Amino acid sequence: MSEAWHIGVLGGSGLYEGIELEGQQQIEVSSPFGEPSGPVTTGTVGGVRLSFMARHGAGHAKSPDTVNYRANIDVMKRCGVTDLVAISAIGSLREDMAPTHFVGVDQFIDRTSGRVQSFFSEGLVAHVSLADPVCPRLAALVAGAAEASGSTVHRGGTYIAMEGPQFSTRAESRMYRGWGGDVIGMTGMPEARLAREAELPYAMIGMVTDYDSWRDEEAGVEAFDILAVLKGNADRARAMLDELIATLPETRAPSPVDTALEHAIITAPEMRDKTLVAKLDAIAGRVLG
Ligand SMILES: CSC[C@H]1O[C@H](OP(=O)(O)O)[C@H](O)[C@@H]1O
Ligand SMILES: Nc1ncnc2[nH]cnc12
Repeated sequence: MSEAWHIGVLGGSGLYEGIELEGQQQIEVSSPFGEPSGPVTTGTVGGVRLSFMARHGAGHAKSPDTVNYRANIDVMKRCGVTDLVAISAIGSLREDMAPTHFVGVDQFIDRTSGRVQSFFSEGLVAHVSLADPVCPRLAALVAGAAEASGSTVHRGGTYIAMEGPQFSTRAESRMYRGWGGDVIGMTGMPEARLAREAELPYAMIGMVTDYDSWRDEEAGVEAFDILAVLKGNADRARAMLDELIATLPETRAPSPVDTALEHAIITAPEMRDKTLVAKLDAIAGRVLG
C-alpha cells in the first residue's frame, strides 16, 4: 500500500527554523515521554506535508545530553510523520570532508553514555535491527536534493556520536579516525536508534563545520569557529529541504523500516506492562493493538 509522504525534520545547531510552509501552524504536542525540545511547525509545500522541530529548542537552550530524544521522536510520530530527516552540524575526521560540505551519514559508532537509549524496557522488551540505521531510500533522496541545490555532498560516512558537551581531546579525535570514523557529533545517538524503534525511516545529513582536533598543525575546534560556518550551512540546508520536497516521488511506497517492530517485541502478551504499553500508543500501537 502506498501513502502520502509526511517529512519530519529535526533541525540541529544553527537550523532553528525550517522552510516556508503553506498553511503554517505552530503546534505544541505533548508526549508521555516528557517535554519535547519545543513546538512543531507544520504545513505543506506543493501538497507535501512537512513538520519541523528545532532539536535544541528555542534559543538553543538544550544541550546534547538534555535533549529529550524520546519525546521528540514520539511527537514526530504523533504528528503522522512518515520519514525523518535529521540535520546536524558535524566535525570532520577526514581531509576530503571539508567545512561547508554535506555528508549523508550511513553508520554510527555510539560513544554516548547515560542517555535513555530505548522506548522499551522491563515489561515490554523489543530488539529491533540496527545494522543499517539509515534508510537508504530517504538518504538517497536527501543527498540528491543537497547536490541539486548546489552543495558538495559525500554519500556515506560513519558518525561518531560522542557524549560532549566538551569537544574531543586530540588523542580521542585521532583514535576515532583510527576506528574508521568519518565525522563526529553529539546528537545522532540515541536519535537514530529511537527512530528505528518508532518505525520511522531516518536519514542524517551532516553539515561539516570544522576539522575537530586531529590536525597537529592546527588549534583544536572551538564553538566560535563552528558558529561562523553555521549560518551559511543553514541557508543551504533550507535549499536542500525545498529541493527534497520538490523531488519526492508522487506516492510513498512502503519502506522496510515501516514494519521494523514486526518481530522485535519478545515479551509474552500476558507479561506485558500495561502502563508502558499505553505510553507506546504512538510508537508501537501498530503492533501492540
Ligand atoms: C554548536 S557545535 C556542537 C553541537 O552541534 C551539533 O549539534 P546538532 O547535531 O544538533 O547539529 C553537535 O552534535 C553538538 O550538539
Ligand atoms: N568537532 C565536533 N565535535 C562534536 N560535535 C560537533 N559538531 C560540530 N562539530 C563538532
